Formats: sequence, C-alpha cells, structure tokens
Amino acid sequence: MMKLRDGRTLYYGKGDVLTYRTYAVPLVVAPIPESAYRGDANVIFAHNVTFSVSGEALLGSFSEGDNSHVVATDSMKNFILRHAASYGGSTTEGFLAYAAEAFLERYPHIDEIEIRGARLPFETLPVGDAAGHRESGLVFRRSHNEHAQAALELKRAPEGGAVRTGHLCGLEDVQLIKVSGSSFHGFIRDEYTTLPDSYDRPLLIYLNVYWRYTDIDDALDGARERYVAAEQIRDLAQSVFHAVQSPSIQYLVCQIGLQLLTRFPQLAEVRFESNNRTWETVVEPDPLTHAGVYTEPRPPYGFQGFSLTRADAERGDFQLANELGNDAGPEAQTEGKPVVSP
Ligand SMILES: O=c1[nH]c(=O)c2[nH]c(=O)[nH]c2[nH]1
Repeated sequence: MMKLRDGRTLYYGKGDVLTYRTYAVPLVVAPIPESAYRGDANVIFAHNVTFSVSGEALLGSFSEGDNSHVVATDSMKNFILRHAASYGGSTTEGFLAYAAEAFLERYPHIDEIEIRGARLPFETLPVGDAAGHRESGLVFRRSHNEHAQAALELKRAPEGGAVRTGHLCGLEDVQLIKVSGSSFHGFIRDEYTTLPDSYDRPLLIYLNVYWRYTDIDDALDGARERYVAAEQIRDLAQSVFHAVQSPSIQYLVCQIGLQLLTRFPQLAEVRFESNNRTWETVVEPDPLTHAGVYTEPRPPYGFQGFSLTRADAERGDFQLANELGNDAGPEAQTEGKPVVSP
C-alpha cells in the first residue's frame, strides 16, 4: 500500500483498463519436462490492467481540492493503451514495467506506482478443411479458465529514474479434480469430529500460485530465455497432482512448490492459496468399474496458504516425493542430504 512520508496512505488510479494488443513480440521459453509449452506467438497480448500512483504532491488534491497535480485517471488509461502499442517485448511483466517507468518519467511529481495486469487468455484454435487440420492463427477462443497475472511496485529513484521495489507473478483460478489417488486420514479425532477417514477421495482443488524471481530482469525480458510462463507453472502443478498420492492438500501444495523451485532456479519464492472443494459422494464407486456419482460439496469450504523460499528448499527441511523422481532418489533421502538442488 502506497504511503506518504508521514505514514498516510494516499493513492489513486484506474482499474479495468482492458488492453488488447495484437501481434506483440513472440515469447520463447526454455522447456521443462512437465510441460509441452514452448512459448506464445502473442498474436493477442491482452490484459486487464490496474494502475495506481502516489506522491507527496498529490496531498493537496485530497486536502484542498487542488487538481493542479492530478493526472486524470482517464489520461492514465490512455497512457497505458498508448504504451501497449509501443511496447516492444513479449511478457506481461515487461509491459507493466515499461508503462510504469514511462509514466514516472513523464510525470516528475509522481513518486510511486503500483501496476497489476491480469492476462486475458485467448486460445489458439484448430481449423480444418479437406486438406486437414491446422492452427488458425486468426481465430481465437476467449478462455475463462485460469490466467496469468503480475504485479509490480516502482519508486522514483533519488538520483532519477525508477527503482523496482517489488514484484509478484501469479497463476489464478486453477481448478483441478483428481478422481482417484487422494486420501485424508490420521487427523485429530475427538468430540468435535464427524468427518470419516478417507482413503480415496475425489479431490477438487481451487488453486492460486504466486512466484517471485531472484532477478526481476528474468521476468521483464523474455529474450533472456529465463522467463517462467504461467502455462509451465500450470502444467507442472497438474503433473505433480497426477503423480503424487496426496494425504492432504497441504502436502500436495508443498510438493508442487518443491518441484517448481527445482525446475526453475531463477525463482526465489513460490506461494500457494488453495481451497478444498472435494466432491460429495452420492453413490460409492463400484469396486469393479470404479463408476461413482458425486455432487457439489456443501459450504463451508477449507483453505490452505503456504510459501516456500529457495533457502527453505535448500535446507532440506522439505523432501521431494519419490513419485517425482528427479534428485529425490531413496539414497539421497537415507543419507539425509537436501534432496532439492538449486
Ligand atoms: O486436504 C485436506 N486438508 C485438511 O486440513 C482437511 N480438513 C478437512 O476436513 N478435509 C481436509 N483435507
């Protein structure tokens, strides 16, 4: 939250700046084993941007109604849209930094900026005719599934220019169901317990994943080929969900975190917010055919929050599950060595 020198919160800005840029620079990423994702042609590079600014000079607009230092939020919207046109890179984070840094340069009385962008995903579509099937490249499908997002904080540097003071990248609104291979038992059983032990439950989770880079430049400049795409995070999370027999969502998100830090040495930290939306069983699965019937769970729902830093993973306090292979061989575990290498 942006504050003045006296500790007062002060900011204003524009939300829902819908920015549909076409034909941005294509993104190419370094592949990981858990994902077939290789990059994005960026034919549609679209974002919902939230932009807010702060500065000592703005106090008079609140205290006196003096608008002489107010950049109208309508002008902010135009500024962002114009800078979407001139942005010459391939990443959400790069676009946000470009627009915010240009704004600090253009308006010297603005001290601080927070900018967020949620990617509006458009999926490529296969089209066909007598000659066969191929990717259209012209027609796209708007997706309302999970999406990437990023938030940046910038301050005016005393010597001029901008300092990037914080960033957080994310993948929001993932919903995954695993129909078999999840359990939940061994929890405290006392006079308040009515939940039966479960040895195989249809686990539906809602998941948000967030990550920070050690060097923000890896997020801003896709050409360094150290960019971590939200699609890779998504694919890795679903691969871990597939592979791991989970005794709880708590353990599952920790395993996803360890695997992310293993795969992406450029990341400093990963964070999770998850919800438990396990389907309610109506007809138990048939032992032979596995056919069962489930319905939506009744409220309330459970949730979890967890973060892992690279230092946590390197200390070896958390062990990567054997199902994930990698560095986590049984030998490594019996020797008590950290099983996640940088
Ligand atoms: O994965 C779970 N973790 C919990 O802490 C919990 N509590 C609960 O009732 N069901 C579950 N599931």
